[in-house]
Amino acid sequence: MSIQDQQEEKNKAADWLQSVRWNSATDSLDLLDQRQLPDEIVYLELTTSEQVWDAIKQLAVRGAPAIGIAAAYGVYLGARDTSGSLELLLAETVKQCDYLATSRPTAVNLFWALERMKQRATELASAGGEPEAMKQSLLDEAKLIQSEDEETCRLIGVHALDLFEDGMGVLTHCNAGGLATARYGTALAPMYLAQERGIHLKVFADETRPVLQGARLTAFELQQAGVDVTLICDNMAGVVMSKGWVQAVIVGTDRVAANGDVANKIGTYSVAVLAKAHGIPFYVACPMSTIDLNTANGADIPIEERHEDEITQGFGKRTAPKGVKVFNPAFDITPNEYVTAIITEKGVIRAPYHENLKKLFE
Ligand SMILES: CSC[C@H]1O[C@H](OP(=O)(O)O)[C@H](O)[C@@H]1O
Repeated sequence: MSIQDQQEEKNKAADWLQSVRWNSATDSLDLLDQRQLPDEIVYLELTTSEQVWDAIKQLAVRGAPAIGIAAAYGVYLGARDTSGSLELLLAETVKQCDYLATSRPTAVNLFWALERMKQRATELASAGGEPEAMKQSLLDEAKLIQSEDEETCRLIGVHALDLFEDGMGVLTHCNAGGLATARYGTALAPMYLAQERGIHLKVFADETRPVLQGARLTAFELQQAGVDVTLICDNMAGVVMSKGWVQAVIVGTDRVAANGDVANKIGTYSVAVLAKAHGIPFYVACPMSTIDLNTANGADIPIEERHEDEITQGFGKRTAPKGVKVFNPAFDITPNEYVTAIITEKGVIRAPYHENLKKLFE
């Protein structure tokens, strides 16, 4: 059975909540609508790249790796109805990649996945053959990106768990769990592995305003898995640290610059400063596909700004006066000096980051 068929079998038999799964019966993308969590588990059946673009933009699917996986399937959905030569199919595939790249600007996994689909399409077109075979190979590549991410996240969990001890308090921000990836997550991966190995971690999950990925998604995921999780408001991170309840912080990331500066959900920088003030290690967990050596430092990472309604009337309830000025950046930059270590599928990377991140790819 091919890797892709194994992935399909795994998808069908999945005993975990998958953010994205290919449905070969309907030849469409089943995408968990994360906007409905934790109340409802609703899968959207997507058949066009426009639907995938919109799902990424509206945060129906979110989290750097999950965005890349969904976009890779979106490329296939957008190119599969192309008729004519291999050259025409390649041109349409590239066009679909460029279109999906406009959905969100910060998570580098989106661009990494789309670049990989472009490269695969170019290889296939150069190799010749039938256009229909090339389309199937594009779908197979998207499935491979998804199956590889699952193993990558598991390895991140293995390396991260070496940093934690039984009984430790661990604070996390936003959601870098199974819902943000193919499975396991990045920051949450060690928590799942700890659970499997009988290691008790006491997790503090920041609710993560304004879209509440921590409350709606991380608390939900960890509670479902039986992990000891306490939900706190973002402004409580300092007090739980001051009480000695937190021995480590671990977060995900949407892009790591070449010098180790980290873009992550808004509020991460504040948590990193608090952790440093309390002498608490601040770990960042990510796949190598989130490390962007082409971006020199954090100042060069584009930060998405989102609609004011997320702050003034989140979840439909107005909580601020109409017309008030709003600043709603979805991410912030944590300078590398606040980052104790970056945990990847290849192991734990420490400063000097410029040198050690480069070595990772050699
Ligand atoms: C494992 S990537 C998770 C990363 O993505 C989140 O952002 P969003 O929910 O807006 O996609 C957040 O920054 C998480 O750390």
